[in-house]
Amino acid sequence: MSDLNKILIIDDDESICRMVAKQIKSDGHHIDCAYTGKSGIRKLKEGAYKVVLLDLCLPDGNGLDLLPQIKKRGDSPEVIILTGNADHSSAALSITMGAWDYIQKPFSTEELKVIINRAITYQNKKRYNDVNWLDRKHIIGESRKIKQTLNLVAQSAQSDLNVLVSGETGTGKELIALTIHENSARKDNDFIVLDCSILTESLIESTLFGHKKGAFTGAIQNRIGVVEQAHQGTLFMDEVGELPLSSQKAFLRILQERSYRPLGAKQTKTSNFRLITATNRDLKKMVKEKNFREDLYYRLKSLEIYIPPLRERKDDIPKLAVFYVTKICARLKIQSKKLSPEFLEALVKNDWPGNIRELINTIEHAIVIGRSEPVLYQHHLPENIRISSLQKDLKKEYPVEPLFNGYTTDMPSLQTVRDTAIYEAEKKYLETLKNACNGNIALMQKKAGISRSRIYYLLKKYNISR
Ligand SMILES: Nc1ncnc2c1ncn2[C@@H]1O[C@H](COP(=O)(O)OP(=O)(O)OP(=O)(O)O)[C@@H](O)[C@H]1O
Repeated sequence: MSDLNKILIIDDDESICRMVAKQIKSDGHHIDCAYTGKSGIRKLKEGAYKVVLLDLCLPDGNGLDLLPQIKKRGDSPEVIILTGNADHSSAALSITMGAWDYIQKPFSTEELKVIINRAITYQNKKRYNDVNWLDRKHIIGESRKIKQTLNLVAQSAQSDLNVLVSGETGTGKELIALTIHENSARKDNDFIVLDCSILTESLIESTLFGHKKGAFTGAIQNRIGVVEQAHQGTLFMDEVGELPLSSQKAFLRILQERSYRPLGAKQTKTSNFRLITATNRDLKKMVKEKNFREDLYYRLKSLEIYIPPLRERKDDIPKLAVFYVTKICARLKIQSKKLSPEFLEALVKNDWPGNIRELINTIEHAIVIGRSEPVLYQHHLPENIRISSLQKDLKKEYPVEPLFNGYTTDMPSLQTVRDTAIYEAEKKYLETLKNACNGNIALMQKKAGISRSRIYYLLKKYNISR
């Protein structure tokens, strides 16, 4: 997530903000500044911060009054009070109110850095532990990458910020969104899903905001929009990159004002919903190409959760496979099956461009093919998976072997080396091919691109049994 170590400075003294930002930026932190209490609170609503540096003397009030508001936020950032001599006792009081520490102006860079870094370390530790309370529902996986994702899910669930979930198709974006909702304070209310990719431009506003009977041709009855349905709950907008530019402005307005007007209605309504969006498109690029509004993009990604593709967390594949074999067998009301090591190995070798959804479909296919057998083997897998596994084996097992190892003084003829290499390569190829095709001659013939009689000849030559 881009805003991992975000720090907010709320201080009306712009020169202090600039100076502090410059000093602590070098530690790799991301700094935002607000010059009034009001704009500070606004910034906190838009993004997640780990640390807030809060001046007590603000143009629109006493910083101390903001402290409870800041601390009761879901992400509960650590607050470091910046104080002049005059309000020294208030600063001390702030500690009893939950501030992390206070620092008296003028302060040294080193002193400030130490305090900030300690607060960030504490926040990171706290957030890492956060994941232990998370009800993961059916999110399977123990890889380092999925754990990082779950940390962010835990943080998101504790806040009410807009979350943008990104990742390739089938990586689990909707599952992650649902998990955030089910772990959040809104869990007893609705989780409403809207797939933006299936909405026609003319339907978008009425789907979002609803309409009154007669608002347009075809509006034969009143309709409640998803924004209203999600009141007190969560609105999950999938494929948000498909939202047409023309509707983005109206949507941005509701995010800013929380009020909307159903088509054909006279009165505006308000809705208190939490927004989670998902996309497999590169929204940043779309913003650059002017196909997505920049202001909406930043609104959506107060928190961003990127789900890595399955090929980058292959450790999770065996656990996912076992989970889904059990689940699918239960659904089909058949006895669960064991998985042979070659079956699992072939699954792990594949790159899964369709990610977990493709893995589940493949497992279902294998269960159907091997319905009457207690163990699933490689030959129960679809042909493309077996071939990809075979190709990986071939790549791995071939030309890497240095043929001349050991031949230093007594060099053989080039012809001997060639013949030996061809013999060994052909033999290994045939053995691997036979295993991958489970001895099916027609399949072997197709893959190898040679005649049936040639396959038989080579099996015999290398003494390979079918
Ligand atoms: N970590 C996981 N553990 C178990 N099942 C998972 C996991 N991640 C995803 N799945 C399952 O994979 C399937 C696809 O997940 P999901 O629909 O959430 O993906 P998506 O990223 O939203 O896909 P798309 O981009 O196509 O909308 C679902 O059946 C989901 O339950």
